[in-house]
Amino acid sequence: MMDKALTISNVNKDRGKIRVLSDINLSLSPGERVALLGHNGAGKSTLIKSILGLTTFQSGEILIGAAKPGSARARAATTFLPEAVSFHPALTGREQLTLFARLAGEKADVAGLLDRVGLPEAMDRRIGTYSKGMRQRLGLAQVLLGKPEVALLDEPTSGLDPISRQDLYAIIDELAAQGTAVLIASHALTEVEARTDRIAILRKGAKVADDTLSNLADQAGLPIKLRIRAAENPDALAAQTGGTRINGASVELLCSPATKMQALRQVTALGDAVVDVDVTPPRLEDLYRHYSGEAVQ
Ligand SMILES: Nc1ncnc2c1ncn2[C@@H]1O[C@H](COP(=O)(O)OP(=O)(O)OP(=O)(O)O)[C@@H](O)[C@H]1O
Repeated sequence: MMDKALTISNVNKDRGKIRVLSDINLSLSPGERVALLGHNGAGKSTLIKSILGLTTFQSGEILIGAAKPGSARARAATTFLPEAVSFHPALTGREQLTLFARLAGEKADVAGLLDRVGLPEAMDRRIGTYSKGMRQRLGLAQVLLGKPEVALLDEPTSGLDPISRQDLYAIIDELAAQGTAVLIASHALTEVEARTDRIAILRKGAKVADDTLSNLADQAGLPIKLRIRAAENPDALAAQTGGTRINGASVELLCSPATKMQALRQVTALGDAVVDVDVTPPRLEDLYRHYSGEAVQ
């Protein structure tokens, strides 16, 4: 058995005179959930298309297990959910999924899958009558057909309501638990922060980060924020602690992981002058700003 479900090695791709993927290395183990982040135009979709064999690249290698992109073996092992899924509007959800299952040579429990993605009542309605979120759910049912080794999801939660987003990540967790490697291209930082194992960031076609959230935070050396609420006088508290008053009641102090406990002791020593304290480690949004080197769009 291959130990990597997906291996991308030194991939370069040019579009005309522009290098849109530059020496990309990225690998996913079975069951790993990896977020692929980057500004508009950073190269996320191009990388996904390269993995799918829908576009060629100048140099480097991509392997799905041991198979080349676009080969019958790679196509059987890979599933893809595009950002804007489109289906035949005249078919019902059940008919469309049955058709996909036949094409894939799968004996699938179509009704069970549609139930799983929250379309039990709509499965016998024409897809033309579905909302965007319902079409996205149907796309997910397609992703769940068979047992893909690699799932590529491009902005999977766009157009979904908050509960549907939770459902989607629960399904992604199930896919990962059955051994599927899941690559999720997304701009939804808060979601992927909580629901992926590793974060890869592209910037202008180059990979600028690829690690767990906590390792990226350590490497970036970004400060931890202590937000303390004053009992009465936030200005006095700011002067005493060297912090910055951020609203009518609270003061913010910055510290490093190494000085966090010392800072907390300093706050505790202030006694009744402080009524509350929140400790906030760097969030993915802060790390994203740091690694992508530009303001978040
Ligand atoms: N069909 C195309 N022809 C020419 N250039 C293209 C084409 N598709 C993408 N590009 C260029 O390739 C670069 C990478 O685009 P890509 O769509 O991969 O970015 P992305 O990270 O997926 O962006 P977004 O977040 O907006 O979806 C951009 O400079 C884009 O203009």
